[in-house]
Amino acid sequence: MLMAEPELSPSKTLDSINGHDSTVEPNPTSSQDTQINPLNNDVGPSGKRKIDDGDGDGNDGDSSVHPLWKTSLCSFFRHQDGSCSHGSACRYAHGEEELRRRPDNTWDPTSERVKKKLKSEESEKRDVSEEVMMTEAVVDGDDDDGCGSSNELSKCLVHLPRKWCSENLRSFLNQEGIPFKFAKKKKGMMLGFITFEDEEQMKSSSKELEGKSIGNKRLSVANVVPRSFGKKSNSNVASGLKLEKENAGLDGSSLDGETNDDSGVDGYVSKTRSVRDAVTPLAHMLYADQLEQKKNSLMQILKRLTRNARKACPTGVPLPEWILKSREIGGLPCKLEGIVASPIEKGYRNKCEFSVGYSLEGKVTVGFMLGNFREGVTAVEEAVDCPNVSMIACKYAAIFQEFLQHSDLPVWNRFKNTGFWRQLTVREGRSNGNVVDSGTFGGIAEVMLIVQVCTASFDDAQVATEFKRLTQAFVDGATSHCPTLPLSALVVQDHQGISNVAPADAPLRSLPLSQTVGDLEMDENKNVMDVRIHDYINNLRFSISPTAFFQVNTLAAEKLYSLAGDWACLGPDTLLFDICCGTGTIGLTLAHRVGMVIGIEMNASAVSDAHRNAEINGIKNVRFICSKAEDVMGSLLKEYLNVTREEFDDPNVSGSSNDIPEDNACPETENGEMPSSAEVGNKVQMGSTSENENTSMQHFKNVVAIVDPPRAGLHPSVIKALRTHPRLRRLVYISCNPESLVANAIELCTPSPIKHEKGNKDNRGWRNMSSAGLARHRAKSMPISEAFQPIKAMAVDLFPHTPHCELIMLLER
Ligand SMILES: C[S@@+](CC[C@H](N)C(=O)[O-])C[C@H]1O[C@@H](n2cnc3c(N)ncnc32)[C@H](O)[C@@H]1O
Repeated sequence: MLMAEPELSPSKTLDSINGHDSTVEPNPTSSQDTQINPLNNDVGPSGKRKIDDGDGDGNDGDSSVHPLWKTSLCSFFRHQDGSCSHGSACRYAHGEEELRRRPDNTWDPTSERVKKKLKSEESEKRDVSEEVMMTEAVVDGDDDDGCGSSNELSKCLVHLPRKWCSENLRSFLNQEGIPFKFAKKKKGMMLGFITFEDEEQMKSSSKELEGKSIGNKRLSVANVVPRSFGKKSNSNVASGLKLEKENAGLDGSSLDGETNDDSGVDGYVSKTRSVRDAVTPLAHMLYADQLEQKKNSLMQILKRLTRNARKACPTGVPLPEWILKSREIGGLPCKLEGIVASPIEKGYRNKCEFSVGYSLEGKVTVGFMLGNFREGVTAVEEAVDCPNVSMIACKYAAIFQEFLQHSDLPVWNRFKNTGFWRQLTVREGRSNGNVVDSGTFGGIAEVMLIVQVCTASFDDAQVATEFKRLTQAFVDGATSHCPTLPLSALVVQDHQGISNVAPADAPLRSLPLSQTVGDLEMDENKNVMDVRIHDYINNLRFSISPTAFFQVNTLAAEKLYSLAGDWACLGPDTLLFDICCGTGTIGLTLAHRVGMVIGIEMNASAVSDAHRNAEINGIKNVRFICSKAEDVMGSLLKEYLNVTREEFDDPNVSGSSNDIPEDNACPETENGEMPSSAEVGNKVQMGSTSENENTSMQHFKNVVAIVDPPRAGLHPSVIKALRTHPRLRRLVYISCNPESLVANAIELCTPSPIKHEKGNKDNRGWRNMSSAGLARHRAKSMPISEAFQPIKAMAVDLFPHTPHCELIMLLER
């Protein structure tokens, strides 16, 4: 319950008025105000705003106005559907537009403008701290734009707009009257490289450029330190560069010492983070503390759902019960019931993608990048001491790295998009059994290696020879290990794109392994379509093709899926939609508890795996659809739940809402177990894997969706389809990105208005909106429909030692 509003009285103090909100949520503004000025009787003006003095700071320059008038946001207004009983007489600002600067020239720290500024400062800080780990050739003699000259006469410009290309950089330099010889900039990066005619020009131009503003960024100039990466004749290798951390000395003093590459590297390396820090930043903490930290940070993110749904709740519509009750649980939308620990903490990843590049020491390395390429970090370091990587994966990375030291083909250069060797992915499959006593490699029985290359512009014969040597290197490496490392398949993926994330249809080919490795006899000419590894979830065998998604921590995923099934309240009369189903893991592990599963997945090979997985496990009541969920969700719901709202409410229509227990309780047998679909006999019409079967779905009383989308969350059309279909009463949302879960839940849970107001939709500024802001915006145009309510949430830790965590939330209506 909200406390009664305070009386509007000029004698109220700022404290007491802010106190009117104390039951809503703690208001950081309040305490701040108290410290600034415990303003007592004087409330300032009589409630009328004065005319703005036009300086854009929101202050009206009127000395009769109290200095703190409207300098803080009214939290009552903020949390109460944009209304405050003090109306225009309230001394607190009703919205950002009314907000004035404080006497000390600062803004309310809770305001959007302060938050935005902090955010951009933070990202700038991050950019600067990572700006110097470029270990690839960026300015060398073989550039076709003629950018070939001495590295001693080159500088690196940091904080350039990411969307600029070389042409933009050159125009900018010309416009500013800054002389240069060559300039090179790659779209997507914040770095650019300039080469000058001579030292004098470099000195004066660097001075001019240092600190220059472009937009809200200030340029900084860094040194480019030439390095000789070994004695290889390969031009890519020989011309590798490294940038020094400090800015170019404005007095030119650093120019002399720049060629001393050792001092530059050592000084820098000691300042930079290790690969362990980059990949597993929580590894220094006890696992129990990691879990606590994750839980706390998830709570903060979850509170955004309450705040945003409250903000988006239409005027005149009462706040839903869950928002009112959120005050009792610290602002959470529902209880976060805890965090499930991963059953395995070390070497849990069954899939590791190792980049190929140069280490800070200039060595060709197979490992992990120390940061983000867009921010100028390309240094790759070996996966030393990364507790999430398995021993087998490290061994294969080492074998590949050793092979690359002697390869005639160059490693991929991210800056120039040239080279051959790009990435090694190690995928592991386990045998079915307890991992603790499952043999030498912790139950890992199969390994698939996927080497990503870019064959464009390389000679076929040379490529074929290199592949043969590569195969031999892996086989020798595996068999010379004691005990022999499992190796089931070697696949090459050909990809020309800028980043290593290849499209699903990037060509794959299987390289025949010439001899038996481990327990597996390899087929000499295996078709890539038949290449797979296997893993087990809940005793079901899953066949996984090279590019299909499979959770990286199988044992923790097992817990996640079981929880999802329990929360979904399944029974033989349940129709389960498994949205973004991958290889069918969720639907297939729950198929025995429902009448029918419909899986939807856009990756064709994952769908073909799902069909195969149904077959090898003898599961018949499933249907998998290969499509983007946004393209089929609406029509599938119509097809399977083809009832009108009136029919739905009609007690005579089977499958109507009247069949759903009042309290939405899970159907259970007397002993607390679900009846199996077999027990229900003919009541449930079993589906099949045929895509064309037109099954009458009126039998399914209980319709549930379990969604498990990628990081970006569900497409708006999917959310709309789920929200507006009245038969879907229960939704279990599994997410690897709690921010997108919150954004999607805002749309699913914000109440509809009584009726939509006509008028133009103001979509301006959506690019700069947060995901939650955008979701609020979208919620406004959602067709009128019953909102879901968040019922409970739980975290499942699939990613020990990293900040990531899966979050599962039950929504009902
Ligand atoms: C987080 S994975 C979950 C997969 C599966 N539920 C599991 O746990 O193994 C997300 C899956 O969604 C698929 N996907 C991504 N966007 C999609 C879309 N628009 N429609 C359908 N599937 C999509 C991906 O290919 C991927 O398999």
